Amino acid sequence: MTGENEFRMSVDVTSTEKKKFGNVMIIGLGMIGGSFAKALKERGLATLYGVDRRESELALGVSTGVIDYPAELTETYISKMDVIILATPVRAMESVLTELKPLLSENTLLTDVGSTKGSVIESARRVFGTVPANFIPGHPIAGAEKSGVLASNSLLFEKHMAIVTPLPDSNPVLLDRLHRLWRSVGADVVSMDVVHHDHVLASSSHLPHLLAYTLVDALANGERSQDIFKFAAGGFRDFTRIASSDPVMWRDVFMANKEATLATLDHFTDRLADMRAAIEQGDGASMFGVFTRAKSARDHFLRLLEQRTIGSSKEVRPVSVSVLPASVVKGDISLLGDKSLSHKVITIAALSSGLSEIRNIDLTGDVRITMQAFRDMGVVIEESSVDSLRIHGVGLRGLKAPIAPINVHQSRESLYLLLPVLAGQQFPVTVVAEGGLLNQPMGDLFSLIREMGGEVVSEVADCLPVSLSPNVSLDVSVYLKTASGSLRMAAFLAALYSPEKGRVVQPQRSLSHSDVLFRYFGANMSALEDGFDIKPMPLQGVDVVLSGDEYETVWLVLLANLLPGSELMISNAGLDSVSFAFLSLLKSMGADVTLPVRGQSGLYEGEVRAGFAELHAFELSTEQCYQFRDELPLLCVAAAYAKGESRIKGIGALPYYCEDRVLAIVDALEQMNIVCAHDEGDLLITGGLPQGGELDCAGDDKLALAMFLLGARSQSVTKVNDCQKLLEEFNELESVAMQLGFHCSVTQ
Ligand SMILES: NC(=O)C1=CN([C@@H]2O[C@H](COP(=O)(O)OP(=O)(O)OC[C@H]3O[C@@H](n4cnc5c(N)ncnc54)[C@H](O)[C@@H]3O)[C@@H](O)[C@H]2O)C=CC1
Ligand SMILES: O=C(O)C(=O)Cc1ccc(O)cc1
Repeated sequence: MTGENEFRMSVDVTSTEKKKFGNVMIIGLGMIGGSFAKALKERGLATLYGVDRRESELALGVSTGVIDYPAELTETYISKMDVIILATPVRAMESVLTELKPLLSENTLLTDVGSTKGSVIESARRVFGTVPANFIPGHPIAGAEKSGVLASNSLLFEKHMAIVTPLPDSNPVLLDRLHRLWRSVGADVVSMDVVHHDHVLASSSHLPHLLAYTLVDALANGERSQDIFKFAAGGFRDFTRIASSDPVMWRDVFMANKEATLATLDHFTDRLADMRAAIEQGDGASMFGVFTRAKSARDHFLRLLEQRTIGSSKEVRPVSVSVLPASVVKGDISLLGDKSLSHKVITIAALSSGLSEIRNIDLTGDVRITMQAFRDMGVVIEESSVDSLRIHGVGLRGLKAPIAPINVHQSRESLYLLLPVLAGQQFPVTVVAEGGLLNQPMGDLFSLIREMGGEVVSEVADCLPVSLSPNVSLDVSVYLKTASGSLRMAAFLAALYSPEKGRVVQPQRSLSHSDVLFRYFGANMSALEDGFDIKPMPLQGVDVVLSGDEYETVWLVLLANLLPGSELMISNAGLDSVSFAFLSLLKSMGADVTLPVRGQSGLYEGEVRAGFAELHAFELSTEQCYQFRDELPLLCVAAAYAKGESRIKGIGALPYYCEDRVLAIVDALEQMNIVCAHDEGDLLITGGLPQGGELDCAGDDKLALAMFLLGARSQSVTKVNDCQKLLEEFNELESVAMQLGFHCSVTQ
């Protein structure tokens, strides 16, 4: 017996104080096994025993405090273990399992950390006959190119994923323990099917290692190798870091995951051959396509990774905006393109043939989600500046199947545009979402897809995630009961995919920006009494300059109307018939506003000028109330500053979300000493001088803007809380305000 063995045998495993996970044995005390041991030990969660065929690693493990005791695969130790973790290279696991078999209790959780899962399960089957219920495989998606116990790091698994691949017979109590174990060292646990695991990892981890090893080897043994390494730049270093990984471990991975790695390698080899051909033929467009798609996919991946590692713990900080009274607004302003139009124009341009140049587009927030989805389906989108895009459209049915589900995150706008488009393609696709969007019923949208002939399958009825399968396409004829703009746009897109003729009918037809945009790209739409007929024909790429947000425009006009001394020019307004009618109503109340004339498109495009004028009280009919349902909070504020008593009819007949907004703004008015009353269902507002104070817009951007307006000429500062959404939607608010001399400040 060596001295070390004497020490080992002197350990009394029965006397150990019981920790949360009891006695945990790591077999294979290298980088991963050591990191796991260290993480548990530092947190005081277990008593750690190490086994390794290299005595030196065990001695280092004890001297550096990674484990409590060295151990052996004997009954004395094994019978006392609560958890045993295999952390050797994958092909060594079978012999370890063979040694464990006669000693293992069914109450001990046996797991592993191997990079492949199918092979480990096969080994267990060969050794035990069937996979024992207490053997539940696992795999941390965290690591490094280093190996050995000295490279262990107790924080290695923090905010990384740990995959577990339970089998149908796995013991649920032990599975629960495995989840807790990984969570206790900071990992997020996900369950996965074994075959899926091996295919996914073959592409995301095994193939990159193979490429790095092969590249370094090929260059090291080729011509000019000395100079190649001497003059290698950072890119070479980044790309080849993982070629410093442990050769035994990686030989084992490729021996163990042969089928899946060959499949992904073949796919990659084909793509590499395409690139070779593109270079040989001087086909810059193909190269450019691959590079832009890859760049955007990687940037997107990095953002997701960032969200995982820091975003998950990042709290959303409440934002307030304070408005100082008695300021003026003066100057010329050009607003950034409307956000909803930005989503739409990307969609239409992607489905057109040829190049579209889009200027003055808002590329912030959710718009990037729509853009990413099209990039994931093969559309090349170049960002030529912060507010312009060059979109190389692929035609209505030219999208490519994405390699992963399309993620619309929390963007309802992206979802309503993408779903009908996806239903018109020839490939099956899954659409996933995040946060609140997962719980929202999507019955109206799903029925539309079914009308198109698409097959819609969702686990929870009418909710995301959803899988679509191509089917026979049908002519779409939609009657829109509600006035929802996003459903209307979805219906237009669905109609475009009709084989013969699509029809969209709506109760109150009015010309919108989306109709104009469709026509601009060449859609064949014939107007009906109450809607449109749409004939299927290809759309054609064009150049577009987006006009500013209509709500922001009317808000600015009203701001100038309220503040004495104001003089404002908005140079790129684009008003549809509703916002034009709204500004005309303000004019009839005495507002100083000059409106553009109606252009060929049917929209009122061009300059809007506004200045201060004393407003008079007004009366709004039930029809007007419905027509201006989105602008009502602004109208209530106009009434608060107008001379006399204004009357608004038909509040009770509004969609609930519009009515809620009116109720919230009435609360705010009353809080600011403006007299509001109800008379047989009509809302009465008597003009006065609001006094200022602290308001809450409950995260509603339209309400927030109305509340700023209320504070603009009030007697003291008005602070509006919960403005995060507003600043997301109107991210130039501060710069626009500064430019015009309107004093508002954002505080966190
Ligand atoms: N390196 C990484 O980044 C990651 C590795 N993995 C997996 O974790 C496992 C361990 O990898 P590393 O810790 O990186 O390797 P490592 O080389 O640092 O450690 C492996 C240890 O296992 C010992 N060992 C080998 N055969 C043995 C046997 N028959 N009995 C007892 N001990 C034996 C070795 O002496 C060595 O100390 C592998 O299965 C690998 O696929 C999983 C995730 C990440
Ligand atoms: O070093 C790196 O970047 C890795 O990719 C680490 C890694 C290696 C093998 C795995 O099974 C999981 C993670």
